Amino acid sequence: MIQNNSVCDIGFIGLGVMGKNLVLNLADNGFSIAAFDLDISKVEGVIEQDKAESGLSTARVIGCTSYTELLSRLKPPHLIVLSVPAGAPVDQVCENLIGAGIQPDDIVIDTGNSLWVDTVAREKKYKNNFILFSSAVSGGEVGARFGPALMPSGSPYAWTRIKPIWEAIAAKVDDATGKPIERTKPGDIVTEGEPCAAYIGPAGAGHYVKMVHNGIEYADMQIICEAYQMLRDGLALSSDEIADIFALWNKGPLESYLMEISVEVLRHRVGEDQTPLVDLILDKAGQKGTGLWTAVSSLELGTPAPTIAQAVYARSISSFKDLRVKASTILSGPELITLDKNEKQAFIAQLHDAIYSAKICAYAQGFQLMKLAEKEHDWQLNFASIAKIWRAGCIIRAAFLQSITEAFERNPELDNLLLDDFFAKQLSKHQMNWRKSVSNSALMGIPTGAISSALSYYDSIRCAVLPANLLQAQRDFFGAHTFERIDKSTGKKYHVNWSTPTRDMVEIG
Ligand SMILES: NC(=O)C1=CN([C@@H]2O[C@H](COP(=O)(O)OP(=O)(O)OC[C@H]3O[C@@H](n4cnc5c(N)ncnc54)[C@H](OP(=O)(O)O)[C@@H]3O)[C@@H](O)[C@H]2O)C=CC1
Ligand SMILES: O=C(CO)[C@H](O)[C@H](O)COP(=O)(O)O
Repeated sequence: MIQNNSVCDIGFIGLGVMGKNLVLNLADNGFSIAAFDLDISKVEGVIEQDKAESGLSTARVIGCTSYTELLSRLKPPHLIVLSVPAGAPVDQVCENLIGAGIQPDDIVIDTGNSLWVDTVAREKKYKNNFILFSSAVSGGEVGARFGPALMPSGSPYAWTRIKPIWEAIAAKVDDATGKPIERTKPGDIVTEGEPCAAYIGPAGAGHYVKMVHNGIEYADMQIICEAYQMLRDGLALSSDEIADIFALWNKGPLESYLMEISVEVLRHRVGEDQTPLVDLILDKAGQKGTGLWTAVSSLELGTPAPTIAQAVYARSISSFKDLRVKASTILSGPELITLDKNEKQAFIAQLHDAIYSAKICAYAQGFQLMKLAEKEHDWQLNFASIAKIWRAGCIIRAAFLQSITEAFERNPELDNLLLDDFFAKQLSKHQMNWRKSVSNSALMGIPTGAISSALSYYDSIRCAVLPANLLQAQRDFFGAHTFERIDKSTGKKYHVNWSTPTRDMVEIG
């Protein structure tokens, strides 16, 4: 129990959705906290909640009203955790800590969704003032409270100090089965199992991996939303009927946190007439940027992540509500198709296989992107370990991540998840239903950008000869961009003098 003049283990800045819950999680695990927020009512709120949950008369959290007070409440060298919005707020807090006298051997952990290049720059910028360490967090407010997935990166020295704390508060899994060890009550702690917290690499690597996690999260959510629209608009099912189908799917290979919460959302009713809430929510999606950053990074590195990019586009197109409403009165679609009972059952079974297959492709894209980034930035990422820490705590947690863990344990150098024997067989088994489901959506005029793009991705990856031969010839025709030939040595470049009548070919260089 903390007395008012005691020193604390950890300083915590930013007591919003994530911060408040991380503080309570740290307190449950025996760490004393000095907490600060710009809004004093948030500091008072966390102290009250802590007292109420712990049943102790004195809070395990001390409230601070300034950065100077926060530093004075900590054991040196100070350990300070930030949970503030990405971008300028992180630098504002860092500058305020410098003003308050932070020391070069103090450690500041940024747990927000910072852009990974900002983290790399900040580690350098503040190196004479303090050690900037980053640890992306996933799990939303419940994860933060009862066990998030943590993606730490930066100074190995700082990690030795942070590791026991992170391993205590992280979600835990049974390593053999990959099943989460549930913790849902304040005061409960889990000491057994494998913690979902593993050192990722140098500064920036952890935030990069979290960014890709969020890109996959966007794709996974969009795939589920497309299935919802197929069932709502294609089969005219109610929210409860769709919830029943999702609940059934959640017992098989599609078992995941996102599927589970979708069932809960679809069943939730409000108001006197008990309308399903989902029917009252405006269909305009928000986004804070991490999915977009993932898509941009895939374009910059030249590695395809079309399902992730489609998920970002789907959010963008949803935001054009007025345009869509107008277009719906101008642009025609196909006639309504009515299915009989058996056809409906087949439609649902095909959709199940389509979303499972699309999901595999989205994860394959995300992991391949991380592999390319690893090479580009000279990191040493452990993909089995990344899959392991995503098995619990985080938003994309799913039974399926155990299979991904096993794939990378079988072959740590796997170029693409689709080439793993287990996943190749899964796709081979489900592909015909996937194809039928994509054609159902096209014939019914229901947009399934993520599910369809994943099928194109699959077909492109397994296509030994793509039409890029014609594309290369087009480029050479208008811009003398040259091409290679399959009947000549690799690396030799050729150009045709397209504008001359003889169209003679020359070897370049
Ligand atoms: N919500 C989620 O599900 C997840 C969020 N994240 C990331 O975690 C971080 C925190 O998110 P979340 O808790 O949702 O955000 P909130 O907006 O709920 O909380 C942010 C907190 O930071 C404080 N803050 C804002 N600007 C400053 C500043 N310049 N100086 C000091 N404090 C400041 C806010 O103070 P004030 O009281 O004045 O508003 C607020 O208490 C973000 O980077 C987010 O992207 C990561 C994983 C999941
Ligand atoms: O990091 C997260 C979960 O992992 C956050 O919830 C994030 O805000 C989600 O992104 P967006 O707001 O763009 O949907």
